[in-house]
Amino acid sequence: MTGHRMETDLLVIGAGSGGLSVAAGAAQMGARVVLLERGLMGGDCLNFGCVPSKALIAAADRAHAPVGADMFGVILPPARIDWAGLRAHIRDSIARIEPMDSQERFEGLGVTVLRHSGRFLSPDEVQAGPHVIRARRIVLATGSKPLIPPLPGLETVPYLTNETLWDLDRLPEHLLILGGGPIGLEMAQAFRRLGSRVTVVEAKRALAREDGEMAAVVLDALRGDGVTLLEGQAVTEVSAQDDGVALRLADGRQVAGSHLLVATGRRPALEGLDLDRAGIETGPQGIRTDARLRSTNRRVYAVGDVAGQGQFTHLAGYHAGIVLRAVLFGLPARVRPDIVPRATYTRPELAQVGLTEAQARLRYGTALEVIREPLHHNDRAIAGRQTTGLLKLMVHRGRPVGVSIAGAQAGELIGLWALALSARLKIGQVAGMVAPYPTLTELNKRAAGTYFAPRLFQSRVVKSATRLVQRMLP
Ligand SMILES: Cc1cc2nc3c(=O)[nH]c(=O)nc-3n(C[C@H](O)[C@H](O)[C@H](O)COP(=O)(O)OP(=O)(O)OC[C@H]3O[C@@H](n4cnc5c(N)ncnc54)[C@H](O)[C@@H]3O)c2cc1C
Ligand SMILES: NC(=O)c1ccc[n+]([C@@H]2O[C@H](COP(=O)([O-])OP(=O)(O)OC[C@H]3O[C@@H](n4cnc5c(N)ncnc54)[C@H](O)[C@@H]3O)[C@@H](O)[C@H]2O)c1
Repeated sequence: MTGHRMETDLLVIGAGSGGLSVAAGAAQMGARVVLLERGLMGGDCLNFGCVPSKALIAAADRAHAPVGADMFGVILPPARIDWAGLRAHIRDSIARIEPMDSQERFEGLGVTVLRHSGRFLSPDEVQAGPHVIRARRIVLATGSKPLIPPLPGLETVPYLTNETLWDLDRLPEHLLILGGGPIGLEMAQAFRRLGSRVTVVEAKRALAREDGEMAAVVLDALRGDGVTLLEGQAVTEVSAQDDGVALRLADGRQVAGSHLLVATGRRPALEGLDLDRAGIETGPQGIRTDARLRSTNRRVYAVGDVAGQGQFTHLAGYHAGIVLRAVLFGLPARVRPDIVPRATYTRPELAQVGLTEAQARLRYGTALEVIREPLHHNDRAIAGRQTTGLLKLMVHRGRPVGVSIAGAQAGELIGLWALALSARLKIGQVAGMVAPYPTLTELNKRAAGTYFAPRLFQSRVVKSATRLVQRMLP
């Protein structure tokens, strides 16, 4: 397409999880949409994030299958890794999802897709390559990038990030990982299970955002797998070593490995946007927005990682729905952060929606009730020898205000509670659900039932009422 001035209803900058959802929704509802993407269609999740990481974890599950198989009376030979085959599996997983995010599909939906970087010229005009686009509304969906800490020597060694990890030409002998957040720990366990030695160096506390008791379940499992986890360890220097990398720690120790993965958090992708020309303010987390995701320029919205409220594909999708209501119909929808779940796909998994126990105690004090349901009471978990972990349910006045789950399939189990919180269901409605037997989801029902147990079984009123009715029945 030759360069020219364009007018559109909606301009979306960034074709990742957030931008694609906005563009698809708006185009299908009849708006004129222009979508800019300077890199790969599908953004981080498809190409460098969720999809390759979950494909790698799935391969690691296979590699780990022989461990403990004897407890089922099955003896399996130790796994051998065909690295080229594993990489092909990762590429294939991406390739099978790619068509949904492709330029062709979006053009088929009526979206004008331009493979250029966007840069503001004025509050409602954006330059994209040779094009100048004036839009009634603009959505920033530019995502985030790896945050590289300013460690002495780091720039002198060949380190990996989530953008380069998938190009490794061999399984690392000893993978050093900087950062014990979701990226660091998911990758730590997966590479360990594939056969690498793995050392994680975390400056503070691993999985610090999570309930400490729940995080401990996961961290114990990682240590059990043989991951070396060094917490509260600042790195003072990074240096190259024959055939690898060495980290000097604040206590003087040195840890050496064959490869280094930097997973120390994210920064919003704002470079080159010239936001000041459009009156769009930013903070350390990203674009400053109100609860409707509107920036300080009322025509411009932000969704996904760049909005600075968390970094999840489903959050970007949720944001997209809110912004679509605003830009297409002028409806004032607001973000409800309390209904957005998160899950970390270690084995066991760790999932959360709403408040953690500490947050709920702070908000509700003695009016809070906390129900704890260990997985070892669940028949399906027992039969599958997956009894490690627990569910914690935080209840205020008969309604769930937060749920934490550490255990097998926690990411699946949290779905019910995400619905309960978003629909403001009462615990009684979850307790009234009939769950198929034997399933892990019975854990959800049982937790809700446990909330009622003392009210039903230890209540003198209930006992008296039962006796009275029994006397009156024929
Ligand atoms: C290793 C890893 C694993 C993850 N696993 C999960 C997971 O299991 N579950 C989960 O929910 N989330 C996961 N995430 C997070 C998830 O990938 C992000 O939250 C999600 O991709 C955010 O979507 P987005 O649309 O905001 O940004 P992105 O997907 O990053 O898309 C932004 C797009 O904007 C483009 N862009 C940037 N600037 C410009 C510009 N000026 N002009 C034009 N285009 C531009 C970029 O090229 C990019 O394609 C993971 C992330 C990583 C790194
Ligand atoms: N399953 C999922 O949904 C999933 C998976 C992976 C990533 N993500 C998203 O991506 C985001 C980024 O993940 P992340 O793990 O990179 O970031 P993070 O911010 O969650 O964790 C980074 C960790 O690195 C530590 N750190 C920072 N500087 C350090 C240093 N110099 N030395 C040692 N440790 C240091 C921090 O203390 C922190 O614990 C997550 O917050 C999450 O939202 C989601």
